Amino acid sequence: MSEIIKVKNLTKKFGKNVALNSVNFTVNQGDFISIFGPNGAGKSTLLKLLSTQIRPTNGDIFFNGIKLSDLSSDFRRYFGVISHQPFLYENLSAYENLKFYGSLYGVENLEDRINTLLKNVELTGRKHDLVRNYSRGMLQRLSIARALIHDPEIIFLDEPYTGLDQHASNILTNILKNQFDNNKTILMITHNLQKGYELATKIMVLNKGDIVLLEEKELLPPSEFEDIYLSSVSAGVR
Ligand SMILES: Nc1ncnc2c1ncn2[C@@H]1O[C@H](COP(=O)(O)OP(=O)(O)OP(=O)(O)O)[C@@H](O)[C@H]1O
Repeated sequence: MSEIIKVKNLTKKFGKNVALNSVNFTVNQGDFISIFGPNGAGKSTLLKLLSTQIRPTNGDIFFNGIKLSDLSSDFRRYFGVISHQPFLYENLSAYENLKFYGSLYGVENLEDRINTLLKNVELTGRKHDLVRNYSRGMLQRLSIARALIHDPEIIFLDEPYTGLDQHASNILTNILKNQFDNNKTILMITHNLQKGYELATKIMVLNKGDIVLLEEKELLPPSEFEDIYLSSVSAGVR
């Protein structure tokens, strides 16, 4: 298995507040890591560091063995980020939004890719509607398609199930299973214990900026996971 991400002594401080406290771990290609932890544990900070939205205070991140600081900005095409922000233009249609993002990334066979993604998120019939007329569920589904337009190798998700309606939730689960089957690497923050455990190959629990658990799911029965998670939640809120 090839090591796609390596994190060494990664630390992020906001003033005196240590959001992430010198963490070390590796991610192999094809891993699906679900990240759990109480509020303020450092989960979003970790994903923002990995997806280069913020810079570390100390420590290093390596992608495919190359230090982040030595990579050109072009490597961002290997990431897809699904978070609370949809990053969509409301005065453009779904098709135009995907065309815009796809062109930015220089996606080949863009028309086919757009059509496939719109089909996967069940928006084909609304392809030419302006996004400002979309319902919340439709927006959520389109933002999933937007994050995947360039077929990223690594997908970062920050609580993607929060606020999703059942339809969008089922679509997201199918898409994540499909991405996993295609050997994509997935790191997902979630408060949904059942969904996160079900989908993952590895489980991470953060607490007060430390990794208190990183284990293969196969080696971690659900009851043991729940015990560790619950004790971190009761001890963890800052
Ligand atoms: N931009 C920021 N400025 C100052 N402090 C921040 C900033 N972002 C995060 N923090 C602090 O860093 C710590 C970790 O926050 P983070 O958002 O990573 O936690 P989290 O585990 O994602 O929590 P939640 O589940 O509530 O989203 C918290 O104490 C938070 O207040």
